[in-house]
Amino acid sequence: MEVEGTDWRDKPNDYLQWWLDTSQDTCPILLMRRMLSFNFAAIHSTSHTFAQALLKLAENPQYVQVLRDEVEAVVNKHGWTKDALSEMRKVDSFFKETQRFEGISILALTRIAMSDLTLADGTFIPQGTVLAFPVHGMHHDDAVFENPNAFEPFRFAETRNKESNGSGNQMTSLSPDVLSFGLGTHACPGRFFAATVLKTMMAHIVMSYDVKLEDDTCRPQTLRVGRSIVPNPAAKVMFRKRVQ
Ligand code: HEM
Repeated sequence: MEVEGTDWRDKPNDYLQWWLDTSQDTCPILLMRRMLSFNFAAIHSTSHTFAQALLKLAENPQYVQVLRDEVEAVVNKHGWTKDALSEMRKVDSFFKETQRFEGISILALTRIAMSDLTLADGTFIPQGTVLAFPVHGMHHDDAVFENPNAFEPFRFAETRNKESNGSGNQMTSLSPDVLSFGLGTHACPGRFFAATVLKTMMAHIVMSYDVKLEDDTCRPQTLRVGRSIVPNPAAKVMFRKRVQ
């Protein structure tokens, strides 16, 4: 940038370049820390969510054709476009339900009380207290979800079909009931990108392959590592090129 100024041919359009363009402080150590924390937020979250959804699909191969029918219909209408992805309500719901059923963490919305706080019910929270929401438990609360311990991949699509604008229950919508992407000011800013990547990958897979668990085995149990929920790395999914 010292040589080329603010614009040049083949200038990268990426996160590092945004920082270089907008930040006063271009110290390499600071930039490296920002890149690493951003990578940490973006990569395992997306890959774990995809692995969980793929395992759910392999465990329930009867849903492959349902998803394929939807993808085929919207891609015939819109091509492989953003509009097509927006209309993939079942694919979207499949991920939202995967996140509800087996998210990436048992806790979320970790916050520190910046000052003493008394809640409406009288609970006193001293300054400096670390707080978090037990999202996994909340996502399995039968006061909020019907049949919460069943994986019902199209439950959010069905709810959306009953809504007037159909947007309240899409994967990227935030609500106190589904906290997979957090809530409030610090809710995940990468969720739209993540949803686009995840839905595109799933759409490609169902259009190209049949999937099932290895030799009809049971899926190895999901792991708990501290507060994290981790897809079991021993799980294997078999792919067979789709017969047209
Ligand atoms: C399925 C994938 C993802 C999941 C489940 C996820 C989940 C979350 C959650 C739960 C939070 C905390 C929200 C809160 O405390 O209220 C968060 C924050 C964040 N996520 Fe994501 N995330 C995903 C993908 C991504 C991607 C792809 C990016 C970047 C491209 C990203 C960037 C961030 C950043 C920068 C924050 C911090 C926001 C802040 O503190 O203001 N995430 N994410």
